[in-house]
Amino acid sequence: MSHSADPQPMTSRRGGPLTGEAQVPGDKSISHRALILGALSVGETRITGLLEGQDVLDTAKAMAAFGAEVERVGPGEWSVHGVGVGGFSAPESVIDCGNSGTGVRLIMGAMATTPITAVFTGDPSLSRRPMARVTLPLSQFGAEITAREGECLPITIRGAADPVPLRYRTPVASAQIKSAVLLAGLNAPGETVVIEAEPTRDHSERMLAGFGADIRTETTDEGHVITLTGRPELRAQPVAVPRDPSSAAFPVAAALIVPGSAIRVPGVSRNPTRDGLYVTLSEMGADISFENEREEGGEPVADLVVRHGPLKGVSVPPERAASMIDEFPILSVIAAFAEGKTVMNGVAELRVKESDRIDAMARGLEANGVTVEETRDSMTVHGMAKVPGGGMAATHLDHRIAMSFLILGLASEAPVTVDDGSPIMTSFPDFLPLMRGLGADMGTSD
Ligand SMILES: O=C(O)C1=C[C@@H](OP(=O)(O)O)[C@@H](O)[C@H](O)C1
Ligand SMILES: C=C(OP(=O)(O)O)C(=O)O
Repeated sequence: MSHSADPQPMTSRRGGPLTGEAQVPGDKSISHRALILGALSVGETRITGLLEGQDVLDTAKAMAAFGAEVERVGPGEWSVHGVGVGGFSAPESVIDCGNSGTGVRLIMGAMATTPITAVFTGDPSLSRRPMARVTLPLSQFGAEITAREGECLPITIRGAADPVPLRYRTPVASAQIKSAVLLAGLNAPGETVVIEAEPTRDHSERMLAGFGADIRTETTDEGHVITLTGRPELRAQPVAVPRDPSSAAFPVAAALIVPGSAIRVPGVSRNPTRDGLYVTLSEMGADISFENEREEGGEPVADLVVRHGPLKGVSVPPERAASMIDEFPILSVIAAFAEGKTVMNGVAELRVKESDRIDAMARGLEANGVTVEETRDSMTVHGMAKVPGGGMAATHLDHRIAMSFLILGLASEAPVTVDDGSPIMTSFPDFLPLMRGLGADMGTSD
């Protein structure tokens, strides 16, 4: 579904301490993959804890368009009857992936080695994002691809009738590229190999193994090497989606910067490939403990207990960027309240997300009295004892920019407004009620 035309301004302001429990939604990356692998397997996949944000709902709709039976059976509970590897049928209408890079790139991979044709579109944000990073390897499998100038959406893919397996080194650290290649490799004969210089989130590998694919990961001199044997029969599996560490980062950040706060965030994924923010926060001196560490649905999870306290600026090394790629906007807000400066290195990929996140955060923080320096692939935020606030931030159809500035306003001297909070629906539909439940003064502007 494409983005609504009406912007929805929202404002947040300082109030008392935040307390209580924050039940954040299911993991977005795992939710997309559960629907896609469910659609590619034989039998019924029951999913619990699915994120019902617009990005994932668009993927559910797409899987139905390719022939799977997809049904919502209760809140967060979904049933997918798959068509098996290579069993997708040609969709009758255009596949609109809305705002979701993960949705469009993974689905393009999943259909590129089946001899059917599909047309992909998205909202104005997704239509600006680079797609050559997946269309290039997918065409090497034998798919025929036509894109708008600059390899942007809309894109038409005629899937390969006789796909050849691929050995592919990802040019940038990206789980979406890796996953698109692996999903395409499912319907190619022989072994498809992906090599990445730095490990990225490994949900596809974990879930493919869980559904019965022959997949292995080795660390060699070449880097992180993932090998998948094509044409498996994927067996439907129950999937319990853990809570999203990237969504948890927002209430966690609020508790860290609002004096007197103490909150609990239960059941959050602690997958090491997603853990960079929490490593960084511990270096900053944040008071966060991890309780009841356990395994749920093939992923390590824990309950987070977070308390307000003093923070100090740090330098985040470039090799950590992939494990916290979506958390830099909210880290830059936390950094504004830390003592000294925080330097984020190796973050050029932020420039090709839903917005140019370095530019969006720098302009919005400056509008609220915070000093920021940027280069092409780094951002430095100068912390201050009191953040003035009082500014308006432009969100550019980017949910994480909107949520980050609404968190900023909870601890700044004057209220903070975002020009459009509606993109929050893509990943965290209950963000406002959840934050209000903790005591936050946050809502739509009149
Ligand atoms: O594979 C995934 O589920 C994702 C991978 C990341 O994107 P890149 O692969 O482009 O880094 C991340 O930013 C996105 O939110 C989700
Ligand atoms: C970058 C993100 O998502 P996507 O690439 O799926 O649009 C995100 O959720 O921060």
